[in-house]
Amino acid sequence: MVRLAGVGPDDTVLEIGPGLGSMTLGLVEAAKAVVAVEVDRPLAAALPVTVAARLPADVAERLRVVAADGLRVTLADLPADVAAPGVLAANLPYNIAVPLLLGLLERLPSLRRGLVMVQAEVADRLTAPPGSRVYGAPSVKLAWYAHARPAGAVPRPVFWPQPNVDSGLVAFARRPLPGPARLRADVFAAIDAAFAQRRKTLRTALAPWAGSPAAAGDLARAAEVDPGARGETLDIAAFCRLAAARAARSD
Ligand SMILES: C[S@+](CC[C@H](N)C(=O)[O-])C[C@H]1O[C@@H](n2cnc3c(N)ncnc32)[C@H](O)[C@@H]1O
Repeated sequence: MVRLAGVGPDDTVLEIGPGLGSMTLGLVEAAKAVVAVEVDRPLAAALPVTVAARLPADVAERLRVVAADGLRVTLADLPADVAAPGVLAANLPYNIAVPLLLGLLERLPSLRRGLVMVQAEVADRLTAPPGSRVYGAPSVKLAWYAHARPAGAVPRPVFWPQPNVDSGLVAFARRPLPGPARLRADVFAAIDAAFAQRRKTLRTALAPWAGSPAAAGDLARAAEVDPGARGETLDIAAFCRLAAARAARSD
């Protein structure tokens, strides 16, 4: 995974949930610096000891461990003596993988690219294109921040003990925002509304967000979107146009 992430000697890498450090060791060997954020304090305390025992001192010193919750961590929590991380490389805690990834992209603008391992179904969802059966709120919200692509399947037998789910890798590269940053919350609210009733037309599904079915229809037309279409056919640019139309209406 370290090789696949393309981590090199110029990179400061963020690892969330290093656990016992199996991946951290490879990252520390390859990167300029590794910032490992671990919520479990005993694991966080043990990690520098593990790394110091296995790697030469001049390599081990590239590691910084932060005992914190990856769901909340901000730049202010990270060590100031290494560059802000530009690469995320992590086997994400599976139950919180989507909010973790989206939250990190929102709070840490220094992250330019990354490779994360998640449950296979989540990898499919995060990288699905519009119109796909598994395209949903995670796919289109991730598209707000980044281009994402599937980067490989990781079947359960490669792990010991064997988990009861398959895993998948998702590679991402940050892209210019598809709309004004101030509209992000409203774009995401439109996405949540559209996918809360994914089989309904936008006129119906967006009604709670727009105020009424008629208002949803008007906003869709102003955004050059068919009010009779379903949210699952819209890309991130279309959701941005919807939020911009709503903002223009309230101005
Ligand atoms: C599935 S991850 C993988 C562990 C390790 N990176 C590996 O590949 O074997 C589990 C790790 O994430 C940590 N973790 C869980 N939730 C976290 C959070 N919100 N922030 C940071 N670490 C978290 C757990 O304590 C555990 O060490």
